[in-house]
Amino acid sequence: MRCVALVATAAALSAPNIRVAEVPKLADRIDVTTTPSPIGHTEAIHFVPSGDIFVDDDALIASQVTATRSRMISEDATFFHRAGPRREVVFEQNEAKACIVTCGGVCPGLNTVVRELYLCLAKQYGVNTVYGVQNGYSGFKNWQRDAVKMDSKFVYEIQRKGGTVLRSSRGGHDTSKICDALEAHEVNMLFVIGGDGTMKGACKIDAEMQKRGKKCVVCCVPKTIDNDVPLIDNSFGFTSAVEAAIPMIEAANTEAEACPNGIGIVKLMGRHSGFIALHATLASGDVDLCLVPESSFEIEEIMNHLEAKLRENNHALVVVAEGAGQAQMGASVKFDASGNALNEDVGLWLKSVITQHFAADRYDTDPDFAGKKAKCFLVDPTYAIRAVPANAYDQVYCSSLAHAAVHGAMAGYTRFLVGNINTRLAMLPLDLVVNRRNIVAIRDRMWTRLLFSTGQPPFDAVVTSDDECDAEGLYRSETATGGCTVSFGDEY
Ligand SMILES: Nc1ncnc2c1ncn2[C@@H]1O[C@H](COP(=O)(O)OP(=O)(O)OP(=O)(O)O)[C@@H](O)[C@H]1O
Ligand SMILES: O=P(O)(O)OC[C@H]1O[C@](O)(CO)[C@@H](O)[C@@H]1O
Ligand SMILES: [Mg+2]
Repeated sequence: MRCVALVATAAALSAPNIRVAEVPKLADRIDVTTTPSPIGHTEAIHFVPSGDIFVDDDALIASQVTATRSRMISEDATFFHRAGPRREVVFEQNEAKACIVTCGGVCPGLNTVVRELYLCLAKQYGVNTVYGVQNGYSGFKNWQRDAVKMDSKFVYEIQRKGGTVLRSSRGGHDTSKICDALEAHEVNMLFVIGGDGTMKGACKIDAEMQKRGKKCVVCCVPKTIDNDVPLIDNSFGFTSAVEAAIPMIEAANTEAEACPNGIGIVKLMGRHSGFIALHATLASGDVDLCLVPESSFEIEEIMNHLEAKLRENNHALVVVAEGAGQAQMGASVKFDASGNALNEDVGLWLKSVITQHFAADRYDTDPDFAGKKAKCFLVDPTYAIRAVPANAYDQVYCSSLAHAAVHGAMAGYTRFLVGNINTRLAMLPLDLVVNRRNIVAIRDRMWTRLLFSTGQPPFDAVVTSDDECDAEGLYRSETATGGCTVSFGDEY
């Protein structure tokens, strides 16, 4: 199994049973010489650290932090490389040439990551050449037009803006052309900021640069408001998107409250995973029904629940993730330029079935409904929740992620992504994450709290934590959710 091949038993380490998710290093592929890190030693460096800020190569973070007296952490855990500056780096100051690209849909914090990558490269390591390639992977096809040499002015105050100053795109990945451009401009550090598709593309670039025998590292800062990147605590932009969803929920609730038997419906992004809907529902506390792609549901049960809420409160509030209800709608599968499945509009569909249901004759004679027809108010903010600037939490997280990526790149790590594992910054092998997706666990304690909050019936899970589990006990194998593997995080 893929996971087993990647997670080497660390025989060289003193504890015989620990599994380390090894991140490849350039030194494993080609001859590289190391040099002391310039941090704290170079005139170009503004920052002079006090004490030892360096992290040893054998510093690890455990995937598990819970244990019992009879079963200790190392028996269940996979260990990840701890991110941070290394004492030795593999790029001389004048040799290093970096390139940054943003791909896929936008996400709060993209500009912060771009800015912090630049600042760490230029100010901490004295890297003089940092290119920004505009328009996603497609930009590599037209370097003269799309590549910009970044400087302090370019990144000035960009963290305050939503979107990406480098612009982004879907589709258009051509590994060979991208590598030709990197080679032609002597780029030896590529930083890609993007989601699952972007990371698959990054793996191909890394493989091609290795095949060409090039000294080039490929590092990813994973991006998605959907929070479906497996293993890491959360992806940047997620909490900002949840926060932006709250006023939308309040608006729908206000409309619903202001008329007899009003039903507010809020459709939130979440192509395959319902984390935004789940967290926004819990954060709001006003929601009566939350539907996510991971949960099945029966229309009849939904209507019974909404009817009870209307009788009780005169209004009801629904939050639905865009990927929910696709099976019930009989949606046909279409794809975008990057091969992502496009969802049918579950918001419009729900509005129509709920309106139809409460238009039935029997409600005309019902004392709770007579003369007070139910009315639906659909709020579909679409891009409004992801086009916002990063919130305070994401600003800080983005900064940490960007610096972790640069430190790893300077030390010669490649084919990796950065993320928090149990609140500590880690480097993870890309191969452990691509083709996997994190999903909402419908039977965990968090979902249980949602059930108490909304009072909705406990529908079955589409994919459950009892489904196939691989030898590591950590990941699920192929599922019906778009051919991707899913992983269930620790309950919290
Ligand atoms: N299997 C793949 N191999 C190589 N490149 C890919 C692959 N899948 C997607 N890409 C490329 O990655 C880029 C981004 O992909 P995509 O549009 O799916 O966004 P993403 O990174 O998955 O983010 P989002 O979460 O917004 O979907 C596109 O340029 C696309 O061509
Ligand atoms: O309209 P676009 O740009 O394809 O993006 C839509 C998708 O982006 C996502 O937020 C993922 O980033 C999905 O939830 C959503 O389906
Ligand atoms: Mg994608």
